Amino acid sequence: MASTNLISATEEWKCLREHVADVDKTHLRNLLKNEARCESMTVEFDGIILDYSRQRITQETVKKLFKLAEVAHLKEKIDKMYNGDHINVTENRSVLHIALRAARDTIINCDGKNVVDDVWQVLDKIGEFSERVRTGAWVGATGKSLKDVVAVGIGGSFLGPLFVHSALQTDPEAAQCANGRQLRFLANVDPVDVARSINGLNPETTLVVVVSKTFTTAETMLNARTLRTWITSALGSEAVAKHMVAVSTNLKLVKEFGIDPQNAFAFWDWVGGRYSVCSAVGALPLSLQYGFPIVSKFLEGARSIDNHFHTTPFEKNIPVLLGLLSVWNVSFLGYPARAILPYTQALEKFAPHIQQLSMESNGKGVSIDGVPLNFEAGEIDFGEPGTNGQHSFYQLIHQGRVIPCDFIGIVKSQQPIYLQGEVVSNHDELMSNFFAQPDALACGKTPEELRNEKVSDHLVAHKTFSGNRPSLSILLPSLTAYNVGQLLAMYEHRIAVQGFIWGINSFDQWGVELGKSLASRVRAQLNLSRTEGKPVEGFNPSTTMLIKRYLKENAPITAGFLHSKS
Ligand SMILES: O=P(O)(O)OC[C@H]1O[C@](O)(CO)[C@@H](O)[C@@H]1O
Repeated sequence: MASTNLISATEEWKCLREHVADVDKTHLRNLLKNEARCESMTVEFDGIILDYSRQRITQETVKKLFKLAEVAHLKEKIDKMYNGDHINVTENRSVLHIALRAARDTIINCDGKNVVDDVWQVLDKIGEFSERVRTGAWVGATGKSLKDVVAVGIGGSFLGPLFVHSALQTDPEAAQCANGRQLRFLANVDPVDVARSINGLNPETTLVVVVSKTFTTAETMLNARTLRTWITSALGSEAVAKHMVAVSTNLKLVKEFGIDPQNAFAFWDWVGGRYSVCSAVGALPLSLQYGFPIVSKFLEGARSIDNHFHTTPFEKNIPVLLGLLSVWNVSFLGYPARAILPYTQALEKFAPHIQQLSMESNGKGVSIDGVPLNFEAGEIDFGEPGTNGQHSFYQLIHQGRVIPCDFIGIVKSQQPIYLQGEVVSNHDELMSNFFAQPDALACGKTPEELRNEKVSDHLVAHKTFSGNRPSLSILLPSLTAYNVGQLLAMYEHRIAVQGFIWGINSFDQWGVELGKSLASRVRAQLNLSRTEGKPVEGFNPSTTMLIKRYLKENAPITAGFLHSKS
């Protein structure tokens, strides 16, 4: 297929390319003086405010981006997603994570079947099971209640639930519901992560939730076998029935692993791993920790954004605006990265989740038709909560590389503190930075200003800030389970919008598979070398040298506290 089918071949794309020269003549310092412009670049929905006036855009840019959306058939693509069309064409699947949080009476058909019924069947099962565990009606092999949960999973079967869990840990309502319970995650196949995840836990009071869409992921399965051994060596093999449950689309493999299918929580191939936090992948561990009513609120928040995204005109549609602005920054202004900067520690795991969501979705080199892209798609996502980031990598953002930033602030802190005699409350102190940093980036500091401030001549160049560095600000009213759901859905849809405009498939991940198959070859080699003394062969000289060195120096295979394997 010819590259003329690419979005970059359209007049609308070319027009935006030419428009960059107009924008280059502007400076955010001046653009921000225009009240009408600022007002037109603020959107409010369901308590959330998006202010994108600090993007390097004019009102003309926004119009041109809407034209690009039109020629990219954005509206039709969104509708196809909501209608259950097989928009993940390389895997021939629907993309229906919106069905995971649909209201019980909604009808969303996938291949002629209303999937919302299936969704609620599993949600009801989660509600019932988690209630039994939480109330002590479900007990472990020795009759004790299970107050601790270790969720074993990696990638999408880990990062989303971890983000939501860490966001809710300090929410007063959720924290009260979690009283006395612990939720931990085991993702890395590193035995160090195993040791950390079970440190201080008693198998008698621990429930292990194995979370894997495929139930074949090497890291997860080895970790699941490791924790199964931890449980059975302490409590006997019968204990698996009481101490291990699973979340998967592959119920056959769950059974073969030894987990009772009654204790398996299903989801479906129309849920992508990185979009699965609202399925049993997140709903089960979170419900065990916080109770199902909190999970319901989280799903409701996501649903509110799902409806907004589906029905709101683009001018006021937050995920659409966010997606279009990202396309502008990446493809036209040439900024390869995006910093995610939440001004609350509760969102410390948000950027890691978005890293997978965005980079696995949009890190693609061909269009949905298999045509090599002649432009860059995707971006590098990273971030840290403010103000920790400020004391770390912000220097580069202020005076080094230009990195568009997402500032995420919360109006009402989950844990307000005010010390008598202080100028402001602790949250106001934090939020002072949230409001100040975007202006520092946008406006910078000129040599004239510095001279007026009597800065000595030899320091003027060092203290000059060019400014004109784009950011956007998102203000959430609070950070309850509902708001966490809103934030999640906002970013999920933004990333889909980017992919829809770029004309790529944001829902497959073929790149990840190559690393997996190479690791299998190394695994076989390590086994043969350790058990039969076979020489290392079939690798390039560098890898051969490293493996040989590793085999020579590493501890013997029998080291460690667990020996059994099945
Ligand atoms: O849930 P599974 O099947 O164990 O897969 C885990 C993760 O592996 C990937 O396939 C690749 O990292 C992700 O997309 C997925 O979330």
